[in-house]
Amino acid sequence: MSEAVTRPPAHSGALLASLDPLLRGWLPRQRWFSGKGRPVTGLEIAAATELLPPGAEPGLLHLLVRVHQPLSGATPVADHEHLAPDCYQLLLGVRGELPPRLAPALIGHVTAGALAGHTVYEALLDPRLATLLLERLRQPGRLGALRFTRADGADIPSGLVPRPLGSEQSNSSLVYGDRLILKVFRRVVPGVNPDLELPLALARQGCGRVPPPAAWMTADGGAEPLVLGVLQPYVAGAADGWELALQVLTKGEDFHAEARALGRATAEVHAALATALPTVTLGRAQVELLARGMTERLEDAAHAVPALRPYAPALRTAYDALADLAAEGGTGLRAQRVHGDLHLGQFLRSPSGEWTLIDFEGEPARPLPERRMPQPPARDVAGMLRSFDYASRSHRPWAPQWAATCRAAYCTGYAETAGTDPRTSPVLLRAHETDKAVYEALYEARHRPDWLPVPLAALGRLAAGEDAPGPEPDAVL
Ligand SMILES: Nc1ncnc2c1ncn2[C@@H]1O[C@H](COP(=O)(O)OP(=O)(O)O)[C@@H](O)[C@H]1O
Ligand SMILES: O=P(O)(O)O[C@H]1O[C@H](CO)[C@@H](O[C@H]2O[C@H](CO)[C@@H](O)[C@H](O)[C@H]2O)[C@H](O)[C@H]1O
Repeated sequence: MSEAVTRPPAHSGALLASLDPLLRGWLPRQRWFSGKGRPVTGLEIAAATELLPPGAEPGLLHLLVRVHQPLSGATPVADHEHLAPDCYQLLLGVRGELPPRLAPALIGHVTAGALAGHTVYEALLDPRLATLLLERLRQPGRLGALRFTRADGADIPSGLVPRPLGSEQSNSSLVYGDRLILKVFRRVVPGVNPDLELPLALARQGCGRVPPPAAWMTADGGAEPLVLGVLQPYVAGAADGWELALQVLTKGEDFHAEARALGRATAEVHAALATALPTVTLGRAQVELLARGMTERLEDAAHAVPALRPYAPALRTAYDALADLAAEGGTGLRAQRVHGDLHLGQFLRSPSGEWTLIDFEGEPARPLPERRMPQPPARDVAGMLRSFDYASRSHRPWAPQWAATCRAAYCTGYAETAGTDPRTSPVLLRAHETDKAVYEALYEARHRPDWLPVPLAALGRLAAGEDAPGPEPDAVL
């Protein structure tokens, strides 16, 4: 490690004087910025680490930035993490002048403070800096607030050519030579990130359905570290389940065999998670708590999304039924670690036809401790059932029978591997499906208002007591 790399970062006050005016404009325009619609009232640098000093041409600066924003009237009360300023991870390239090929990466020209006279830009779009990041991950160790860890025996070749992943998501990803993919988390919270925790646990279990982490980057975050990035094998040539479902719908083709395979893959991952990590049987009080959590989320969502309000009283009955089941003492409900945000886009099908499961972060808006709690596996099943509905509704004309067939086939596939058919617990499944559709209504209202009619249509059907998981596929086909 060179002397320059280990040099302490510039004073954060002078750094902030440089970056504050630029970041206030740039941050809210990023797809991964979760505080959209609320003004940025202040920025704070929580940590700054020079991976390359500003004069290095290019320099590489790693920042953790706290963003202060007032709460909006629509912020759900249960959205605890939003009560504290969100902390974002930024990787900034620093150059005297930006070459034209990097123009799309521009953040701005600095006129004051520590970086005056420099140009700062999104480092992940600069192949030289993206390469440096991979080199750091190949070599375990510390640098300033950052710690780089490499899994035992992980194959991380050097010299792989980096490319940023086009599709902007909740986080930012870089693919290296079609061999590895680095996910850089954007909004970071202290504590164990399930997107590292669960794939590591599954790898220990020998579960081949999830890419095993090869290396990861963390930062000291007070009592608990922050997980900043995870490097894992890249499934080259894969298509995700969402793309495939839409293609199949367009061609008028059948998807039920794939839906069944997805059910089997989900059950395999659930079995491995149940072996790798603790499971619990939920008692009466815990099931009541589960139902109460769902009711509270409905109330918060109805507060934020007025179109949801007419359905709320009828939807609440799904949660009441779950609580009643507990009161009758008849649940014996098993809970374990689950994926937590399962949908078609989280499955990748390799060219050989194998399904791989990715993105174990859980629903990004939920507090971390909640995302790490054992849950009934029905929660993931419900996520997939919702996803088949989403796919059928984004097709013109709407293809309800296609969704019904896929939903049933998925449950059948799940039952084939798990030995238990999710449809044999209709009260639990309905409660989870309702909870997921409520989450989706809130998600769409915040991020993609044009999509709001999709979960609203489902909530209308769920409120009317329709939208049951469906009969056995053999009876449908
Ligand atoms: N191991 C992998 N192999 C191939 N592609 C991947 C892999 N992991 C993620 N991807 C691609 O990256 C995209 C974003 O990854 P994801 O973990 O879902 O990030 P986000 O949290 O930003 O949504 C996925 O939709 C998928 O296309
Ligand atoms: O970014 P993530 O993949 O972690 O998940 C979030 O975004 C998803 C949309 O990209 C969202 O999923 C919803 O839309 C999908 C279609 O685009 C659909 O297949 C899912 O069933 C539906 O929930 C997901 O909820 C959100 O957390």
